[in-house]
Amino acid sequence: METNDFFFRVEDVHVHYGKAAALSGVSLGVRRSEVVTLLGANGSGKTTLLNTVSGFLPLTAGDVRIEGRSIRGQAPHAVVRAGVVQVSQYRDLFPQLSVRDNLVLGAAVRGDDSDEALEGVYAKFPRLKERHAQKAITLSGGEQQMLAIGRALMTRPEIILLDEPSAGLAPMFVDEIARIMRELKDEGRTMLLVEQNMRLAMNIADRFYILRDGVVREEGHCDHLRANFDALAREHYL
Ligand SMILES: Nc1ncnc2c1ncn2[C@@H]1O[C@H](COP(=O)(O)OP(=O)(O)OP(=O)(O)O)[C@@H](O)[C@H]1O
Repeated sequence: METNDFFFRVEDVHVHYGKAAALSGVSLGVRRSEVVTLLGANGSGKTTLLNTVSGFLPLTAGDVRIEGRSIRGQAPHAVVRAGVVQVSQYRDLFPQLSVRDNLVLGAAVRGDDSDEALEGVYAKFPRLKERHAQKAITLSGGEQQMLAIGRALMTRPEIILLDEPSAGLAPMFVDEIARIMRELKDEGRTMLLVEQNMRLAMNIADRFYILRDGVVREEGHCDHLRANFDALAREHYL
């Protein structure tokens, strides 16, 4: 595959927890305005990869680059300033702060004036606008996920890393999150999407990688995934 046009790259990344290897040489890439999904069974290393890219975990070897610039070893806030933002599985919201304050804090990481970005997020998520004064902890699971995505958008990211945005949500909210993902894709956002919900992921993403035991075992276009869904799911325990 042509790799020289990758805007975001993970290059031969190794990560250990103590002596145990969690990632053993993972390489992948995302082009500008592309949506790539990272699939894999529980424990295959997906969250470890996102947390390493975001600066929460140290890597033993390898590199991470955005537009050719290495962000290896940078602190999480510096990674966000470089344009890489993660929407975490646990959503990391400030539970006692209002919806609005959670959003404004998102923008603060990049030192931006937030009014315009805030209006953009409210336009995308009218539910958040209606609930702007409500504490984050009082939102439903789906609304918290919207807030987490909204806060990521406030950082004006170049690439958004999403860690299982549909996990644990009621079906109505899964549909809503799928709609939001599609809208972000149509806006030309660049995204790396970790999903347990393979159907959701393969219907939104352009390309996929399958991780197994800390190694990429399969990669390709999502039409290949759709055509070989059952066999790939069986082989890789998806
Ligand atoms: N803090 C930790 N300390 C030690 N080992 C860990 C730690 N976090 C993860 N691991 C191990 O690293 C491997 C990869 O875990 P990781 O959470 O990245 O997988 P995952 O693909 O995101 O799984 P899931 O789909 O269940 O979230 C697993 O074997 C896991 O047990």
